[in-house]
Amino acid sequence: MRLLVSGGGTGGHIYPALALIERLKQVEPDTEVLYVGTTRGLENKIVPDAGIKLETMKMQGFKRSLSLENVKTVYLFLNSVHRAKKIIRDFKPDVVLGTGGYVSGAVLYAAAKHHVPTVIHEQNSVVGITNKFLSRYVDQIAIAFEAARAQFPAEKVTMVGNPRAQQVAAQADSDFSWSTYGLKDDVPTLMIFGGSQGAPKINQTVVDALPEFNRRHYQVLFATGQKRYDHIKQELADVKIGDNVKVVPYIKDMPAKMPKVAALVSRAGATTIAEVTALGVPTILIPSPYVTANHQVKNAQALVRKNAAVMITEDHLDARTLLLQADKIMENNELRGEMATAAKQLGKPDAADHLIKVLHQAIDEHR
Ligand SMILES: CC(=O)N[C@H]1[C@@H](OP(=O)(O)OP(=O)(O)OC[C@H]2O[C@@H](n3ccc(=O)[nH]c3=O)[C@H](O)[C@@H]2O)O[C@H](CO)[C@@H](O)[C@@H]1O
Repeated sequence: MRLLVSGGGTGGHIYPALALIERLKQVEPDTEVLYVGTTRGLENKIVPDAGIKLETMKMQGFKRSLSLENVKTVYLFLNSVHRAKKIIRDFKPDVVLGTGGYVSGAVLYAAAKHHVPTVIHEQNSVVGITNKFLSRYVDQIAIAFEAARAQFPAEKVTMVGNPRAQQVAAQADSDFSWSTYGLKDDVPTLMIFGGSQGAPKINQTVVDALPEFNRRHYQVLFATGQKRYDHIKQELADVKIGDNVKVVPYIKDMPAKMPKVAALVSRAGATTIAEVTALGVPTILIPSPYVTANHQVKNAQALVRKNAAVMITEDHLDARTLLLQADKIMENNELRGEMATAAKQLGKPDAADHLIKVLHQAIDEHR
């Protein structure tokens, strides 16, 4: 298959695309892939690191208030559509897949106008602006939360889950050792990160809680987010960090590490949720209040309702609350087991295979 993929800005849109590509190459080894992202998003690092060819475009989002910047946004969009058309003519994809972010808006729109088969993947329970816009033009729409179905034209929608779930499930028996981080393999590990880019409020709370985490019988791996690391290092300059705690900017190769985690503290981004439910990892979810239609709260509620996670809203987040919930889960094997089982029941570990079927369906419809 010749697959053109576009999705960008944040890890939540990129990792599902990469997981799909990895699986497609396994089942159809002669697959050719080209990825189109933005000049500034996380994809600039993650996509080439995965050995995938990347073309970039300059894009930006709309501002809520009337502003000249919006004129520039429209200009950049039209310019990107023009460039996307050229990329499509040169690469000649069998199908184009969009996984969200502004850049996929331009690329999928161009593909649809070019009569190339198109599929979008929506990771969230509340549909993003780009996918909402594209839903009129594309052939097929793959979703990961049932709640998204009613927000799209019904005849185009298929439930597939999130391909990242299949990628992490495939590595569930990973032989990763915590010694890579100077931590121990026989001590339960609490992993903490605030989404793919880190979250200031979560970071500050963990900094406040560190003196206590130092004294726990469990260990903590805390990722601050690449851009926020230097700031946190400064904050921690005078704080003693115990042998059971490790602070890093970013955790690479998550599929190898996530299976070894006893519990996770994180934002309630859709891709993180796909991962923890594929593996059965108990979670403390702190939804971002800064996302469209508060969709992370809805993502989190799907797990909380089934006792697979506890939720702390950001307005209730402080070191004391975080420690209380972390201790409750980390110091109780039975509770962790119950939460793990509940989480796993929500997982979709064959999501990439489902999405591949949808890609073929879109191709077949055009024949
Ligand atoms: C602020 C914002 O707009 N967030 C959105 C963004 O989330 P964002 O990209 O932050 O979050 P997701 O939870 O969806 O994905 C994060 C991904 O990054 C990985 N990871 C994280 C930290 C780390 O150190 N290393 C690492 O590899 C996680 O394992 C996961 O695969 O896209 C998601 C769509 O999918 C949405 O649901 C989120 O609401």
